[in-house]
Amino acid sequence: MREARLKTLVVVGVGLIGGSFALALKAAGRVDRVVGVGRTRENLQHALDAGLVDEVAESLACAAPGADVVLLAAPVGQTGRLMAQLAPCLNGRTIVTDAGSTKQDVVAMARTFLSMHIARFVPAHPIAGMERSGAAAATAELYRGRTVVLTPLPETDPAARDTVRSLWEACGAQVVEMAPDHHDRVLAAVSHLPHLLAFALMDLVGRHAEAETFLRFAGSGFRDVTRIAASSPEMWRDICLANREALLALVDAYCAELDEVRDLVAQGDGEALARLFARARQARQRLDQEA
Ligand SMILES: NC(=O)c1ccc[n+]([C@@H]2O[C@H](COP(=O)([O-])OP(=O)(O)OC[C@H]3O[C@@H](n4cnc5c(N)ncnc54)[C@H](O)[C@@H]3O)[C@@H](O)[C@H]2O)c1
Ligand SMILES: O=C(O)C(=O)C[C@]1(C(=O)O)C=C[C@@H](O)C=C1
Repeated sequence: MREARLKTLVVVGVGLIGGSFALALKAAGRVDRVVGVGRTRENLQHALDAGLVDEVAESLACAAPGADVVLLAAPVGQTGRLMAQLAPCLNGRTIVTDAGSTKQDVVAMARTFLSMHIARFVPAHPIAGMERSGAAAATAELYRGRTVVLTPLPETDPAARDTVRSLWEACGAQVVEMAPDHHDRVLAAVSHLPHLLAFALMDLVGRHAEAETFLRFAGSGFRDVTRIAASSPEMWRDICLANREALLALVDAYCAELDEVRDLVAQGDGEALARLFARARQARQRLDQEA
């Protein structure tokens, strides 16, 4: 496959994900010029100062006509609005892609707002990130060794798909393909549910009458399970609502599991509790082996 090289990349939402994509492609020598489009002047100024972008455009309408590739990297709740702005500005050769954490909603928006351009829309999701957000958090190394999922559509132009694949590979990622509904079911279990649980646990402890004392004594265990509760509330609101069907099924399953564990503790059934913990530990060890 030919290595993709871009004259102009437009990044819409120059935060952790969009900024890191721009930095990684610049470091790999795959892009000549990056144009940023954003919501706040302060973040865009930071992106300029840090060299994530070479220019800032006032609007998508100003930036899009010269783009080889447009990356949508704003929270998924913005996708429809951004695609509607983008659609009239696209020429026949621009590839549009995204980095959203959910895929069925993004694909549905693309079918609605980019219908004339659907063959050159390549849905994507890097399984890489952290709890920090904004341009200041971006790094060229974020995607190295990580997985990026593409969820191409039956109509997707193979050349557009290969270009997007080649760009993520240049960032150091391994690219796999999945169907959008499969992607959303899998990510609900290993990303969306854990974030919801971390936010809920942190809220529970943070609102407790003895919160100050609790937090004073929080050790690394508590820090490990709540690190992701420091993530962007806007981004996670959008993800939870976009993938609510798969997420709610897992929340129900988790509540049932918690009830089971609760009963074992209440009954003082140490043997069954140890069996459950051992099964969980084995599954966790498998995760490390697969990494
Ligand atoms: N953070 C992660 O771990 C992670 C991982 C993979 C994918 N994602 C996805 O990537 C996307 C971006 O996440 P992020 O972590 O970079 O968030 P971020 O908050 O760091 O960056 C998002 C940027 O988008 C801008 N923005 C918001 N609305 C906009 C609009 N209407 N027009 C232009 N800019 C707008 C914000 O000002 C912000 O600078 C989200 O869709 C998220 O679901 C995030
Ligand atoms: O490491 C983190 O902080 C992340 O939350 C990254 C993480 C995840 O693994 O759940 C978050 C959202 C994504 O869409 C992909 C990656």
